[in-house]
Amino acid sequence: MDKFHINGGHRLVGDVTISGAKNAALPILLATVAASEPVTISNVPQLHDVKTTLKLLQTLGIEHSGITQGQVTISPASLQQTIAPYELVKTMRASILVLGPLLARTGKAEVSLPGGCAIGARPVNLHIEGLRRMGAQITVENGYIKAQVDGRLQGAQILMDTVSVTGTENLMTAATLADGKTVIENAAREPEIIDLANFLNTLGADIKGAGTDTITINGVERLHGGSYSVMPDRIETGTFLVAGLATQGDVTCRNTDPDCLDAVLKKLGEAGAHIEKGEDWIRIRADKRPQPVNIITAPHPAFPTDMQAQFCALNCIADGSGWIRETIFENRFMHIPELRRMGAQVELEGNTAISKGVLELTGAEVMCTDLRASASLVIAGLVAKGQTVVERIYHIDRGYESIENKLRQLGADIERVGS
Ligand SMILES: CC(=O)N[C@H]1[C@@H](OP(=O)(O)OP(=O)(O)OC[C@H]2O[C@@H](n3ccc(=O)[nH]c3=O)[C@H](O)[C@@H]2O)O[C@H](CO)[C@@H](O)[C@@H]1O
Ligand SMILES: C=C(OP(=O)(O)O)C(=O)O
Repeated sequence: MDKFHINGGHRLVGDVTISGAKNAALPILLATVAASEPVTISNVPQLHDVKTTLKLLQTLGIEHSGITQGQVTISPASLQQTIAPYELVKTMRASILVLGPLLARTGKAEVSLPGGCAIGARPVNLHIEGLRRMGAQITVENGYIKAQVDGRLQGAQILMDTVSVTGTENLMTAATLADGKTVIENAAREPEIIDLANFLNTLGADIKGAGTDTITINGVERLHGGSYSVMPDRIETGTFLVAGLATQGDVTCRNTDPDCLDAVLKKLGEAGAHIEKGEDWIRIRADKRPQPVNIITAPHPAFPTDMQAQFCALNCIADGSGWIRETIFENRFMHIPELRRMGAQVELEGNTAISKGVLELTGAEVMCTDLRASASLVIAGLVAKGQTVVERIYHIDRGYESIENKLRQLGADIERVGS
């Protein structure tokens, strides 16, 4: 298993190019299942989760060109199978996003239940309930969601009990091929939902209101082919900005979208960063220890849970005490014991991490437990005194494209070591 060896203490300085967003690329690639003609997607990040997604499409009989320079052509006409097996789904929760498009296009889908993961139980009841509202008959048997519909799905009024990102995406995609109008209320408003809606509209769907809490979809007969470029990764951007501030550096993120990062930029400003931004770039500069911040995670446009761990690392070296409350996932603080191994003074009280910043973290062997926890350990390693060995970095490879190369270009001393 690969590890990172990080020798801390180097300021990050320079430009970094942000990749396409994992959380937009995965729904878009899986939504191609609903189309009937070839679709070309660009700005696709080279991530382990993207490889898993392409493998899942292949399992369904859908051919693709392979990724060249971030571009892949998918040929959904060759769809043959309607089963998404456990072997693939268990490695990537986003696989559940195949359920809606597969059912809408073929009238049948068997998708392994994704199960929980390190950050929480993560049920998919809202995906199932929404599809039932659209006329699907669904049973859960032997670990599989077995769904079918006689004829086509029917447009429906769907009120989501909880705001769910992939829940909204699954139902929105399914509704593009339903008979009549679907209205999703209490929809998630994440930018990746807008990106998916824009993609589907490029293929002939009729979706309005994405990015608000009410999305209206008028079903169409079929989705044709087309080309689309995935939006930039706002969480990768936020991660590099936090790393820039933590190392008291001067980092410019290029090919990004500053408009998607309001809550994160607000907190970086409170932490003492100097921030400048243009149409597709953000520059962060810092020349002193960060100030502590208080954060409550919540659905967009509030502070994203996917940036919580990185800000925990920042608070651990801040000039004072701060707290971070996690309200989305019940177990998303697995990085705290690892940060403590590096000398952080941070306690958990229920769903709140309370930290007293220390002047210096010290290098240690630490272990990744999930994607963003891994990012926080890398940030801590970049500022710690001595060497940090970050183990189980397959978690980070799920969602960050060549993070060690990008960090090295900014002046970090980080090496991937195989074992
Ligand atoms: C691939 C992708 O886009 N992943 C993102 C997506 O995950 P994901 O879409 O899985 O997260 P959700 O928005 O669905 O989860 C939000 C909350 O709703 C609950 N819930 C969800 C669905 C359901 O049927 N029932 C239910 O109770 C979850 O347990 C959680 O407490 O949004 C999360 C919240 O912003 C992010 O952290 C993930 O990075
Ligand atoms: C939790 C995340 O991803 P996923 O939903 O794919 O597990 C994430 O991107 O931080």
